[in-house]
Amino acid sequence: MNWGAVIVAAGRGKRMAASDNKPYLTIAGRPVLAYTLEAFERCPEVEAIVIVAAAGEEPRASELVLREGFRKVTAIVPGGAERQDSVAAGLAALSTAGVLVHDAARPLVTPAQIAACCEAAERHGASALAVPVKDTIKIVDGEGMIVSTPDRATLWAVQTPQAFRRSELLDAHRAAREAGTAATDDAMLLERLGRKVAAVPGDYMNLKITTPEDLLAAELFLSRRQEEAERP
Ligand SMILES: Nc1ccn([C@@H]2O[C@H](COP(=O)(O)OP(=O)(O)OP(=O)(O)O)[C@@H](O)[C@H]2O)c(=O)n1
Ligand SMILES: C[C@](O)(CO)[C@H](O)COP(=O)(O)O
Repeated sequence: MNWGAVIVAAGRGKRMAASDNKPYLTIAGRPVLAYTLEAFERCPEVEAIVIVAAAGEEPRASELVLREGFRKVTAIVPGGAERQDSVAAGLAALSTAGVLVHDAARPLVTPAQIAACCEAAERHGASALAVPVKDTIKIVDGEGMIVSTPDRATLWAVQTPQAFRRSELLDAHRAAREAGTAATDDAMLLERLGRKVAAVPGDYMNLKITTPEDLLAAELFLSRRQEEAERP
């Protein structure tokens, strides 16, 4: 199957509360979006990349692509109000049989993890990178009182990339639109249709830059990775 990637970068970064939008915040002087795109550029399975930018930020994304010399980006399209709308906009601009959906805000993803998602989706139909949760998770009610404790052995924190057959992801988005339902990730849309999604063991370092301390952690992880790459 040939693979394309939708990189969603059209959020507003409300929880980061920074003066600039998350994809353009820098880690060691380089924008978050540049690290993210580089991983997909370096993954041999990926032949095309669509960037979904916040409306009005398309020129910034385009400048970044030119500056970095990325060659796989085939389109930069405006996103929507919710992440789900932005994924749908990106999907419409890709024609590969397989589609990877990835958050621009996860710059620590590696080419090997992307390839593992492609391989698992080819075997099982769909896949998502995920890690077992390390904390004990509680269900808490509206009054702040703990209601129950799900069995941790069954709980995984899902990440991106998530990999699908394009036709199935299009069907799932159409069904969600018609039903008026929302989802915080794409795997959930397939789960609702009763489709199987394989959990591909990921890495705790593939964090989503959401709040300010995530940027510090990402900087540390990236510098460690750089040191390891330079070690003889
Ligand atoms: N309407 C939206 C909302 C989110 N995203 C993207 O989806 C990814 C994950 O979303 P999140 O981390 O929640 O980003 P924001 O929506 O920017 O953050 P916040 O919820 O704090 O505003 C990010 O790469 C973000 O740019 C998007 O493309 N379009
Ligand atoms: C898709 C996702 O990265 C899975 O962890 C996440 O749900 C997206 O972030 P959001 O904050 O829920 O938009």
